[in-house]
Amino acid sequence: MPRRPVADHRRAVADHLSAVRTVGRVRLADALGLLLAEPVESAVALPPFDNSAMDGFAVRTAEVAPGTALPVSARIPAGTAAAPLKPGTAAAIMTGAPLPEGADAVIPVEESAESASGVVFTATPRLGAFIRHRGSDTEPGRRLVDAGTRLAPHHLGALAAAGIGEVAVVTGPRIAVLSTGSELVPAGEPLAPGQIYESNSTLLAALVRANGGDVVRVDTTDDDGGFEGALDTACAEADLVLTTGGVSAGEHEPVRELLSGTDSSWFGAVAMQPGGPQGLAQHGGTPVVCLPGNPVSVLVSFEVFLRPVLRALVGADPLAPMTGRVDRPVSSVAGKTQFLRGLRTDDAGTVRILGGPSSHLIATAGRADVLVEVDTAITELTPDLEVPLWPLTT
Ligand SMILES: Nc1nc2c(c(=O)[nH]1)N[C@H]1C(S)=C(S)[C@@H](COP(=O)(O)OP(=O)(O)OC[C@H]3O[C@@H](n4cnc5c(N)ncnc54)[C@H](O)[C@@H]3O)O[C@H]1N2
Ligand code: MOO
Repeated sequence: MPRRPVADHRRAVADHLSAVRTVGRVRLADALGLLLAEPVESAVALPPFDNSAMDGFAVRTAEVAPGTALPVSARIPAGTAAAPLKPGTAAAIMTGAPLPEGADAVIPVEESAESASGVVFTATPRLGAFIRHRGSDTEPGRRLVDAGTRLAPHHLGALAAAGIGEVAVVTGPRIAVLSTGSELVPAGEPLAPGQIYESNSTLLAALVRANGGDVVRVDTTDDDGGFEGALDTACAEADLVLTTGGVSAGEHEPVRELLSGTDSSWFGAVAMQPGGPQGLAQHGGTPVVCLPGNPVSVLVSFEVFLRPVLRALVGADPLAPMTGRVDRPVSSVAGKTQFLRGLRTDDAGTVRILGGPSSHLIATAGRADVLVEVDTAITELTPDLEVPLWPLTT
């Protein structure tokens, strides 16, 4: 089978992930900084009732004459229901308290003098003075915040005021990371002959988190059993499962053995290095992306195929494109897009290549700050050629 071009596999991965769930409901108090997935309309009028803007007296303006006392027939604190205003009286009212029916203005306490015989006002109020009308802030059905808004404190304030307790936000898809390999040992244990420290799941989980994904499960299984059970669990818990290892041509390839040949799966070679062997499958209705086991292959595969899709799914901006030039000639393989690891040595984009092309060189990759993309047609990359750089960044 011919090798699949990198661009074709990028599209295939994007298609494979297109149905991955990225909307969830969170409590409003937890929504700060998140992207609103659906517009929110108010279910209520704000204010919900006519109320006083001042501590003072609710009156009928026609009944107010400066110097003449009106009896005080009621005292209305905020948080109570008000009875209608008795004709020929005033009602003491606090800020935010409901305006009694019949009142058409509020006179601030500073413009009054209250005694046992009633309240005398120093001025005649304007009709409607200091009344905050029902619906003057928002009406039922009016849009409060648009979908796509990155929720800031003032948005949360507006939503809380309208009694919204929960919102639909763009959430990182739940992603499970599953590494395979009988040689793998967790950090902290001594290495027996033939064993190496497991690093892919740490690398991949960090890449997922750095790009807005929610890592819900990290697991490692050996090559000779356990993978299917672990995959079942991962697929039940996650919206997307990423596996590493077990996809090439050896005698212990649990990922390929279980998933290739299943409905809509694709396993094959992409024309790139590192990251040649790749697989895409569905298991229990959950998409699975199968990356090769070599750690630098995992890094490159994520950067090239998954980072752009994941960022788009969670509404994050794509990384800004960069270019640069190598500081000395370096050879590349014809027919494969090569991703070398490099370190920028100046602001002009000059890059020193670190280590060789091999995909086991993860310690060397840890000192790099870019991947250097070398096109399939280039066999000798020289400093005069400007090439794409892929930043290795959070
Ligand atoms: N006959 C062939 N052999 C290989 C081919 C091929 O086409 N024909 N492809 C090579 C390439 S390229 C790659 S990449 C690897 C991919 O193989 P697998 O995906 O099956 O990965 P493994 O064999 O399980 O592991 C490869 C390598 O990576 C190390 N590894 C695996 N998992 C981890 C981990 N979680 N943490 C750290 N290191 C890990 C593993 O020890 C191996 O050294 O196949 C080539 N072979
Ligand atoms: O293509 Mo493999 O992923 O080089 O090491």
